Amino acid sequence: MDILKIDGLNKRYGEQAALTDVDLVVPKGGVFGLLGPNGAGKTTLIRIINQIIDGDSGSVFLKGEPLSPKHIKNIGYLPEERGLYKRMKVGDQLIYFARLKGLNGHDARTKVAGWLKKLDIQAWSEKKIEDLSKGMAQKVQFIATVIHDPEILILDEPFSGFDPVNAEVIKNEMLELKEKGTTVMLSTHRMESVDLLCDHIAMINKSRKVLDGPLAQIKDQSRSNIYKVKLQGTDIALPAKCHHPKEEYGVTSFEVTLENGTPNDLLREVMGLGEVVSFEERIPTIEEIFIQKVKEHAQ
Ligand SMILES: Nc1ncnc2c1ncn2[C@@H]1O[C@H](COP(=O)(O)OP(=O)(O)OP(=O)(O)O)[C@@H](O)[C@H]1O
Repeated sequence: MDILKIDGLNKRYGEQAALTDVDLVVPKGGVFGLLGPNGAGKTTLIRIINQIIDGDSGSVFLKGEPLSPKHIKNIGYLPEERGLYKRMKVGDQLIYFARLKGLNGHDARTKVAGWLKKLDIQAWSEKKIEDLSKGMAQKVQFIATVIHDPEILILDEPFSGFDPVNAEVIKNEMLELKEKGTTVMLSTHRMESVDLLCDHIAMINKSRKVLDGPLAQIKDQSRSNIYKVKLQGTDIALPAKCHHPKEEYGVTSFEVTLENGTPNDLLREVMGLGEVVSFEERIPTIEEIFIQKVKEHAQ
């Protein structure tokens, strides 16, 4: 089932289009990447889903129902601009947010204690936010976002501001929630950071969706049929169809396009040139696919 469906959404800020005729379907479960460069319209879309702002026209449905204030409790939202009360203690603040999302006092305290323990930050409970580093405060904000077990978790640039170790911690928590059935929607302009994380993606450029679908399918459709080959030894006579040859540390590497036949045929051909060290298809990155799509749209 689809957890979120967006039909013909438009939003302008004066002359500036932020969203133009955007249709989107977010399937239940999995990680959905909302990708696009700065200013593409991602935050605008997320703010509309969170009912912080309204679209000019178009519709948003959550679990088949037109989006309404009652759906706020179904959503956990980690905004790019983090919003915590600087003077309040971590523990009190998390309990406050949990109560706001409808948990009773007992459940709120139990949940907060559980998350502080899980992320190994019980010692921060009595600290004020203003005494935490940016990364520490972001961990607290992450807990505030997931404390009410939302069905859909929306994360805007979730890894910015974290060091690599803490980014990994948040990533693993996110994947654990996904395993439990939470739908995760994450927005980023750093496409390389989510290449291996997303099950579905939508790419937005200059307010318009340029591509969406299951990532595996998109990658499959974008296959280049170019293979990267490494052969043991140097001074190997390569046929003209081998591109970008390079010799390094006694190994010759090059790229070759599969024009007809199968990868097996190509491998056999390459084996005739020398001792094969490696042979792999050059899979385009999300960023390369995005650039390709933007070019196609421009034409
Ligand atoms: N409050 C606002 N007033 C005027 N223009 C706005 C406002 N918010 C966004 N915009 C414009 O709308 C467009 C989309 O902005 P949006 O913040 O949604 O992009 P984004 O994809 O989230 O970018 P980023 O990756 O930089 O966060 C941009 O051209 C932006 O300048």
